[in-house]
Amino acid sequence: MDVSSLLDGLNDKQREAVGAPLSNMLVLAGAGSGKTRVLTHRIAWLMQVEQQSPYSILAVTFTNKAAAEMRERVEKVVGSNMGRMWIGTFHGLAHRILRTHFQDANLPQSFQIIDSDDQLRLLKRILKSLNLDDKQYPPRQAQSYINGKKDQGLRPKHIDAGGFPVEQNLLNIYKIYQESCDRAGLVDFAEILLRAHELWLNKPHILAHYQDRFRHILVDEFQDTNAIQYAWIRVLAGNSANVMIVGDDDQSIYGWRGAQIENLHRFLKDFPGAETVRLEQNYRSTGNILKASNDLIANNPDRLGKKLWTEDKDGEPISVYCAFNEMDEAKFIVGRINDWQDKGGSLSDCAILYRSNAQSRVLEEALLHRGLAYRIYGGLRFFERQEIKDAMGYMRLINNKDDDAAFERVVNTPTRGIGDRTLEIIRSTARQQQLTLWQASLRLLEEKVLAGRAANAVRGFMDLVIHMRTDTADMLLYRMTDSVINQSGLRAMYEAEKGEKAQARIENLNELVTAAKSFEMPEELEDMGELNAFLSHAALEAGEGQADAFTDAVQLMTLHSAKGLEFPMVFMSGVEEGIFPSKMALDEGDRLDEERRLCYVGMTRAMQKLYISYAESRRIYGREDYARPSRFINEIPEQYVEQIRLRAQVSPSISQRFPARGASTAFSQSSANTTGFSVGQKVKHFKFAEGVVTNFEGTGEKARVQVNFRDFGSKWLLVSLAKLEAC
Ligand SMILES: Nc1ncnc2c1ncn2[C@@H]1O[C@H](COP(=O)(O)OP(=O)(O)OP(=O)(O)O)[C@@H](O)[C@H]1O
Ligand SMILES: [Mg+2]
Repeated sequence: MDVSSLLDGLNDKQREAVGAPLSNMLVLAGAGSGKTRVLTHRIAWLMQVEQQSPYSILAVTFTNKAAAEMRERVEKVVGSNMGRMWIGTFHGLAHRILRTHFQDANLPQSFQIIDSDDQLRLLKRILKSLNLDDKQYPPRQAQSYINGKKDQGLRPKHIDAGGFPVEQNLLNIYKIYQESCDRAGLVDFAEILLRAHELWLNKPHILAHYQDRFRHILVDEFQDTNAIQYAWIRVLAGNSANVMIVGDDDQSIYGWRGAQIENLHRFLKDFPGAETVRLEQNYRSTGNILKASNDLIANNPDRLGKKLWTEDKDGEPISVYCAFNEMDEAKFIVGRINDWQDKGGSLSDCAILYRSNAQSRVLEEALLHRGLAYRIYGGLRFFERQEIKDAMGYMRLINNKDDDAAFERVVNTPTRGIGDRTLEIIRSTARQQQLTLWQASLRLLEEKVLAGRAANAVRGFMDLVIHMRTDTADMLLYRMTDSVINQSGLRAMYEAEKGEKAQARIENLNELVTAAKSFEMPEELEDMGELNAFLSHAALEAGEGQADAFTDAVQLMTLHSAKGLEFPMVFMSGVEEGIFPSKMALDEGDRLDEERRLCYVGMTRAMQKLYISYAESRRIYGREDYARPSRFINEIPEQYVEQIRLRAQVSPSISQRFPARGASTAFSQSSANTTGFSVGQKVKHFKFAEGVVTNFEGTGEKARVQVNFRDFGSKWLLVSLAKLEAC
């Protein structure tokens, strides 16, 4: 045992936390101060110095990726196999416990997880069956109501809807939704935690077993735990486990999903003798990036307050780029990545962050155009793609005929003549007689309520599922997958579709066979059968495994998924009012602080170089907007910023920091411009008055320019008709 090597590469404060006597502890510190490093070294310390068995350790991280990295890092330090240590996300760990104790949790052995897409489909069906108008009761509202209640640990029986009809209806939807999930053996994400918590409360002998086992509990990113996660840890820890949590109140970004910063305070009250260790040295970012981030977050009220400093040099200023539109922005970003690569940098050093997933498409196109490899982290993931979910739908039905979500998904995919009316009959029978969709179909066929063509179609579908089930019973998982893709008719359906998209779908289906082939059965889940395990794996790990560690690729992700990560070069794109902070946050005033924390998270991902960009006009969500730079840009003190290009025009509300600039700075796009106007040029229109040219396309009669009018926003105009005047 080499104790000194465990403490190597740690500063005094970090050593204090890593080498502390067994106790409860809170490590509270800003971004990049080594919290995750401390947690990892602490695990190694517990094993090597305190001689604790890996079996007695439970570590909770925020993503599966972080869990895998942590396991690897600890293995490196202690040089042994950590197989028996439990490390994972809240959902992953709770799921594992539910699998082991499915009976005690009142679940069928073959229970399956549904994602939010499946959940929404189920809810739509329920709303319809209740004859509730989906304008008055949007399915998404019901979904967030249910998930919100579950996150607070509330079952319908705990909720008093008072005399409010809307609330009563939502409560009723929750009840019916839960009943149909229970009948079909389905568990949504929030349910996983709620049930695992109830298992602790209802089965003291099971709780006692785990309390006995987990003497050491460590939780990363604690500021983003919600009420049920907190309760789960609290109960598990009991009075004797040693709990170390690490977190940063300034990085709490999941309030919208029920996370509670107060859990940090609650911890100090609930866990006796808990010491707080603060880390103040930042090892990640240059001086400019760090100071700019500190100043930005200082605009938030009610902070616990932290000082962060770095030994690092100031480094380059933060570059702020004002683009004419989203294409120009993407081109700019890709150009900088190209330069970086030319200087010998690798692509995976670069991350492009954005507020919402919809922003990625334009960036992807620009990267493709330049032939740069990229990877979307946490975007539309492999297992979330339509064709994959279709194939998995069949596999889920083979696994469990009563899986309503899967039944809904594939009953008429590929189309087999089962119309909406037939489905409605099946659904309402299921609802009235408390049956699953499969059972209801059987009954309707037996009782000849369904007849003629409709009956044949439904029978054909059920026969297909039963046939596939027997046919594939003895097959290896990947052969079964292949067989299901073929027998279900999915492959033929996409082959008939033709075109690039269909081709990509077929490639994805092929990749699913590869995924099944390389699927390794986790040891702890051996009892549950390979198919069942594979289905759960797909639902839980959706795409986090898409990372191909061997390809050098630019990393694209939302600001939320960037939490905990770091990159030498970071681009924050679309930093515009209405996008970031988001429109929703602007409408609800109290969300603004959380957006600012998100901005802090984004900026502090950068190690050497940070670019922030915004566009004057942007096509997004199917419309065109005239955008203003985000207030967050103006909150960064000038001395840390370099403006790469000044704006071509100012609207009255734009900050003083980005002053007007004349047409002489016109920016020319790369393709030939025959419109007679240049981008950036000021023009006048007889009706819309003054504006600035931001884009152009077409030639001759079809030549069009896009103009941002000061009072009317952005418009595309035919040059031949618009009678624009230069001014
Ligand atoms: N004492 C140290 N000496 C050198 N490098 C360190 C030290 N402590 C941490 N680092 C490095 O600093 C970087 C940030 O550390 P880490 O990711 O643990 O910070 P964090 O506090 O968890 O950040 P975040 O709040 O973003 O999750 C990592 O690259 C880490 O290896
Ligand atoms: Mg961390």
